[in-house]
Amino acid sequence: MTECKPLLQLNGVSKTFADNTVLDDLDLTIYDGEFLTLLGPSGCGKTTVLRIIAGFEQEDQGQVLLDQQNIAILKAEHRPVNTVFQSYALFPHMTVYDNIAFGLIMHKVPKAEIDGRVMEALRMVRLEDFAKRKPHQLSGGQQQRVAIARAVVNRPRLLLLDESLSALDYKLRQEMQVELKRLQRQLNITFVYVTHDQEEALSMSDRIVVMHKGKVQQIGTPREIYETPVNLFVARFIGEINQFDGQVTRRIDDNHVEVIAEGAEWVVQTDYPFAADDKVHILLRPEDIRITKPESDDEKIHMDGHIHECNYKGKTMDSYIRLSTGTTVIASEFFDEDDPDYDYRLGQKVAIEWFTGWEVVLPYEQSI
Ligand SMILES: Nc1ncnc2c1ncn2[C@@H]1O[C@H](COP(=O)(O)OP(=O)(O)OP(=O)(O)O)[C@@H](O)[C@H]1O
Repeated sequence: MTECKPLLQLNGVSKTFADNTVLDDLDLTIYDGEFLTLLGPSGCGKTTVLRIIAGFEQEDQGQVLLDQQNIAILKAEHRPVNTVFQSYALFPHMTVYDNIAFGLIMHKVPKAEIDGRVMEALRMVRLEDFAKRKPHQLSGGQQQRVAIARAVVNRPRLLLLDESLSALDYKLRQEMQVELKRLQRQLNITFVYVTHDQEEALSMSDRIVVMHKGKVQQIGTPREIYETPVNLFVARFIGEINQFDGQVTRRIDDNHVEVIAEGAEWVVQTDYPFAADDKVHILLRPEDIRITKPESDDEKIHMDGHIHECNYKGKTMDSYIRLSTGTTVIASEFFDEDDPDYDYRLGQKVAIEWFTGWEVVLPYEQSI
């Protein structure tokens, strides 16, 4: 992301279909040149946001501003926005070249300019040698690149991509994630990408907007979203997480509180102004937990249990530890076959530990 100038703003946007409130007073600023991802479970309203930005759907309340100007009256075809759909929607009877040229012809771009722009778009998506092919003669990934070329050739200010990689197989999807990010940087066009795949969001985005039930839950960089989720929904939606419920016994200083959880006293780090008796959730990522021998170590929080299940994941070994309190904890460690300690046996007595400060402490939520 090169600069932080707002390109598009949604201010208090709401949308209801029949009696189903799909977007609820949504605020969102999209900055010029950024790769922004809307992430959330199916039905949370991601596509509706895209459709309102593109002008295919009208908001019931709120405003959509482009360069600070309300664009409610601008029809879809007059907005500087292009959309790449999951289905690609290429014209099957036209060549790749003609598919890409189509938008330019529709926009009455001078003939002399069209060839140069189509070839430039083809080069960008590395399909120069495929100009004469029809869509059915291309792989899924190549068709996806044609769809992107067809969108970027119009030089939109904003490119909307709706689950554009979800039809591809895992390997191709990973390759295309790298390609898309490269293209976005090269073109310096603002991308708004919709997905329900958290890995995809983490690897491609400058910022992620986590949505749930028509509301924004958190906006932040992938690292912020992963390491400091603001609520249980975000914490659970992005990756795996261990959750302990506890109660504050006293505040130690501005950044630390003492908590009773799992029948033990813990000192946890938090900036949140918790007071004595507040109920809290303490969250830890599996990779922040270490499995050790059942001996205590003063620097770290330490709990005893036994290995309940082990899942070999190639790069990591994911172990499920049943604590003596009955709670199950998942720990993910890099697999090192030369290290004899990795050969945990089911039922083996172990302890888990982590450093104070690695945990996220959130206010207790009644129902989630
Ligand atoms: N034109 C419509 N008429 C009625 N309901 C609609 C319409 N468009 C969307 N919805 C409903 O709005 C809700 C949100 O849909 P939307 O497509 O925005 O979600 P999404 O987060 O993109 O989901 P997915 O990941 O499954 O595509 C869903 O319950 C959907 O059924």
